[in-house]
Amino acid sequence: MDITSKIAILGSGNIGMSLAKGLVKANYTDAASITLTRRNLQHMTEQTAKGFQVSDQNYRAVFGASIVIIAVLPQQLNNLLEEIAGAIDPEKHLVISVVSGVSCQDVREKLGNNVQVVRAMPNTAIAIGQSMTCIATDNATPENLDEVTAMFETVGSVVTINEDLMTSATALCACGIAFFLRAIRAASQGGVEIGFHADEALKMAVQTAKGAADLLLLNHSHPEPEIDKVTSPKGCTIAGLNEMEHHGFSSSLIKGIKLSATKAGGLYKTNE
Ligand SMILES: NC(=O)C1=CN([C@@H]2O[C@H](COP(=O)(O)OP(=O)(O)OC[C@H]3O[C@@H](n4cnc5c(N)ncnc54)[C@H](O)[C@@H]3O)[C@@H](O)[C@H]2O)C=CC1
Ligand SMILES: O=C(O)[C@@H]1CCC=N1
Repeated sequence: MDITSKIAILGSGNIGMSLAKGLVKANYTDAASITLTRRNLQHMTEQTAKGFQVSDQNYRAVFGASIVIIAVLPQQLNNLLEEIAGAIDPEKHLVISVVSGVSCQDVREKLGNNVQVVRAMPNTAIAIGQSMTCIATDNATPENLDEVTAMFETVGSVVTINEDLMTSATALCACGIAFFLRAIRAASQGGVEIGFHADEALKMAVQTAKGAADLLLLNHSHPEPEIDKVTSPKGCTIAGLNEMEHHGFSSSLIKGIKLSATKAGGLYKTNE
């Protein structure tokens, strides 16, 4: 595999499309080198206009590609794998699956034991080059793993993890986008209660959240020392923060992440 490889993204919904847009935006490849498949092509006019190849024929898309990215829902996976199994050539294809709760071995059981499979867990910020993507494999060559890392690094940060931790990565990073977005919405709603119009409250909450994340990223620091800098003695920050903790702020995030991880682990098996 190399960066001139043709890519087939099978299942062009939220994450498949975000990935395609992100790869083109980052100049990893051009739109014409990516084939996007979907069962109903009526929804794909915008993608065609942007120069992507679009198709409702997974088998053909696989045939013309060397990198095959599977991005359907867990409950849609078995039908797709049955459809493409005959087109997969272990010598030619590298399969990347972003499907939650599905192991590399699960994919190989349907596609053949010699097929190299890498599991990747990006998040929707991949569309703007800001994904946190976790990757794992149990049989891909180091060279192919390096190429997958390089590919996802063009659209955000990458951490290679043990496959056992993939469902945890799903909860913390992929679902995590929604958790932080909800936190921002809640902050902006608080802002409206204390006097701001909704649009300005949202702008203030978003920039404040971005500033908090960048403090950690750029200073390589831990949240608590940064929090200590905000909480003046007898001040208003510690009063608000402790009130939130009395209502379970940290606890609810931790419990939600644990539940999401448990749920992610069962998404495929409960649908088989
Ligand atoms: N949405 C997210 O933030 C993330 C999702 N994932 C995983 O990515 C996968 C896709 O998730 P979403 O994009 O959110 O779902 P989605 O429902 O938006 O997209 C799935 C797409 O696959 C298409 N599809 C279904 N069967 C097909 C077939 N046989 N051939 C071609 N296309 C087919 C559907 O029409 C749909 O457009 C899931 O397994 C999910 O767990 C992983 C990381 C993040
Ligand atoms: O909610 C879900 O099941 C998918 C997996 C990670 C993000 N969205």
